Amino acid sequence: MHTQAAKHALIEAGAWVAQQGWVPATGGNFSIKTDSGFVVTASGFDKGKLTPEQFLELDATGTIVAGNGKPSAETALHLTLYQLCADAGCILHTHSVAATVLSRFIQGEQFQISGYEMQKSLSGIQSHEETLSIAIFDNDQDINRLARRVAQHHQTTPIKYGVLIRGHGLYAVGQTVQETRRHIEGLEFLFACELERIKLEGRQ
Ligand SMILES: CSCCC(=O)C(=O)COP(=O)(O)O
Ligand SMILES: [Zn+2]
Repeated sequence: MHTQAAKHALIEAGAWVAQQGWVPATGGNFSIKTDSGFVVTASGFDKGKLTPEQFLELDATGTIVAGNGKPSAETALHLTLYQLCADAGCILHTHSVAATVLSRFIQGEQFQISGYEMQKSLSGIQSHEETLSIAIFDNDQDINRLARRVAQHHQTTPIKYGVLIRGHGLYAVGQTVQETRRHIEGLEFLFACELERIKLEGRQ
């Protein structure tokens, strides 16, 4: 995708994500792959009210080639996910209450669910009987170290749809901005269902 079109698609995605309440208080960051690398949000801005000046352009190695200010503090995770997932074209990172709470409540390293029709909102899932797994990584203020753990995990269990960072949020991945938005919306629906179920049943 061309750089200017990528910025506009991310501005629109940011407004939508903010409307859902999934990027409070400057949380979250977004990127889209371009012909020469990727475009990522600058650090510290309200992701629901982005302007074209609040993006940086990086090459495929993560070197800044255009733009002002600091790239997202979590740029290394975007870069690593693009390097790992050849099909990834857009990454949207959100801080929803459901993703934050559920990733803390689940003690294991995977969020696993089955039985929900809405699993089919994720590309490639054909039935509610399939098991959907999203890896959960412990949060780390050292983003390079966190990115290395994600890369290591991907060697044995390829990442599909995204990853959860415990007590932090969701990194959703898709081939296009439309697909990534659908993955976020589908996953958030499933997170909300699981939280409700846990509250009712009182167990995992
Ligand atoms: C206030 S949110 C803490 C940082 C964070 O997790 C995030 O997603 C936003 O960081 P950025 O540098 O991309 O603005
Ligand atoms: Zn974050």
